[in-house]
Amino acid sequence: MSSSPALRLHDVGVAYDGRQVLRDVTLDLPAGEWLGLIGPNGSGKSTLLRSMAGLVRHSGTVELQDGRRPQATDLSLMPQTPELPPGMTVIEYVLLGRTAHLGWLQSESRSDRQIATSVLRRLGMASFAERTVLRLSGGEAQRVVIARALAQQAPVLLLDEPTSALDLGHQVEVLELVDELRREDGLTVVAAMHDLSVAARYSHRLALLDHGALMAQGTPQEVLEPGLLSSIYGHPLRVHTLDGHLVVLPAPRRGGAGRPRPDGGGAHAWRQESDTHRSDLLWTR
Ligand SMILES: Nc1ncnc2c1ncn2[C@@H]1O[C@H](COP(=O)(O)OP(=O)(O)OP(=O)(O)O)[C@@H](O)[C@H]1O
Repeated sequence: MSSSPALRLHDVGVAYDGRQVLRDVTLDLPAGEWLGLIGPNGSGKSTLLRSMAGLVRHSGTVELQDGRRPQATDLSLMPQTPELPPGMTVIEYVLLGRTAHLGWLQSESRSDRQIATSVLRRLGMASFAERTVLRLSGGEAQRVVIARALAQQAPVLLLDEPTSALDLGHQVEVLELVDELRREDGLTVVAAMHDLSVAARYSHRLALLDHGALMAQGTPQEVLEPGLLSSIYGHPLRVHTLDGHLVVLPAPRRGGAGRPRPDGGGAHAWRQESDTHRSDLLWTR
């Protein structure tokens, strides 16, 4: 893994209708790494991704490692709420990801079609190729949108809540595929994610936004600090370690977690489990 930045942001700010929604974001994205963007609703994650992709007017600078401003072949963005054109088939939609590689009035080549088909296959969507995009379930549509972003084969992949509509199995499948591409092809990934435990699992580094400001950046261990998270999300949160992975959970509700367990373990067993979290005992007494 290279430590040189694939993308460098300096003092990036965005205002919509005179309202500042992103301010002074300075970040380096090391090439080949996965950066997780986290933060509450409206904290500026999508706006930051859109600034990186050059889709929104911003102050400050967004540069590639050679100092160039990113072009469509450098970055691909999977938006949170993409427009699916009525009447378009899945394969036609995925082929839109190849547009950045085509010259003026040039149509897709055989190799473009092969790339689109192979991405669909890897996402388990090959049999959907001729289906109309508007006749897909929410989760199927989300995988097709990811397929389009992957078909672009840009070295930096920006994902805006890529798995919000997916069941657990497909969530893991998609994230594992993206991570595999990152490892094998050296992709740099930036993904806005609401599930902090999943973000911690895949990200080398996390950037935590609140009200448009970067509140913390660093490794998941550094950023997922219960006090900081609880104050930003406005709810007491706990950070546990399970099988070597960080897991962020809401603190147990008063009287909820101390109920006897159906397996007969009861309050005594629960208290033993919670030994390392003294405050759990106080909350549920
Ligand atoms: N096109 C727009 N015009 C005006 N305000 C906007 C626009 N897009 C976003 N905003 C505002 O900018 C702020 C940041 O929004 P953004 O979508 O970046 O947040 P987010 O962290 O991605 O939120 P979520 O987790 O809910 O998707 C919000 O207050 C939002 O209302």
